[in-house]
Amino acid sequence: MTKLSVNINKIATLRNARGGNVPDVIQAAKDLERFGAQGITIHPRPDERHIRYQDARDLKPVVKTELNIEGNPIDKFTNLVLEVIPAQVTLVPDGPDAITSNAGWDTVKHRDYLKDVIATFKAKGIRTSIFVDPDPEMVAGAAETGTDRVELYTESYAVAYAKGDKDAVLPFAEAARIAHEHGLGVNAGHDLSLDNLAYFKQHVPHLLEVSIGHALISEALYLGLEKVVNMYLERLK
Ligand SMILES: CC(=O)[C@@H](O)[C@H](O)COP(=O)(O)O
Ligand SMILES: NCC(=O)COP(=O)(O)O
Repeated sequence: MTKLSVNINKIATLRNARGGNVPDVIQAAKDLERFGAQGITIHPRPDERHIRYQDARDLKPVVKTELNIEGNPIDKFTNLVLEVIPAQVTLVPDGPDAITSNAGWDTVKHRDYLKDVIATFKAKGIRTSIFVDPDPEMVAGAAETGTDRVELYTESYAVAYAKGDKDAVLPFAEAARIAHEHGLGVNAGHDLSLDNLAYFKQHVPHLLEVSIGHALISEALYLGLEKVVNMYLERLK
């Protein structure tokens, strides 16, 4: 079974636009679980432009499925994760000024660093995952760090699929097989959507979890607009 973990960063982006608490990120997490989400993902960044560090603290007692915290393990992030103790931490090598995650780890170059970070989190009982491109060397390198899982960085698949290049899924299928052979669990995420998810799931084996935010929240807006406009019109009668 592949679990759906909903990334709620974009709900926080909307909240932060007005400085108040609408939409309520914590209530949204509770409701997403009620609607069937099997996990809640957040990716706090140092500038806290969407999810804030305090959101992570507030979500911990509320999330009843699995809380997954993603980010670059700078000291501030590592301390937060060790305080909150989520079910899973996903290490992503994004720079402080990155608009969004834009690369997987070089698990060969950063093997010793990742080993230390992974050991720190695992000592606290937190499941670990490393964000990697679908590159056999990077997946094999991840296995050397002691991580429990890898998260395959799916942007290249999403971009190619939108242009009709379905073969773009093949490196992901191979990377998942290699990860499984090395005893690693397989997660995936970034730009997965209603359009491209089913094909990915059909062709990539051993997929334990997908984390989806940007497209899911955008689709929810579009799919909800008609209903809400009509509710407003009702009130104006
Ligand atoms: C690792 C990854 O791909 C996601 O965590 C993504 O970066 C979400 O963050 P944004 O919502 O800021 O793009
Ligand atoms: N790990 C990927 C994630 O949490 C969501 O990425 P996206 O769907 O917002 O691109």
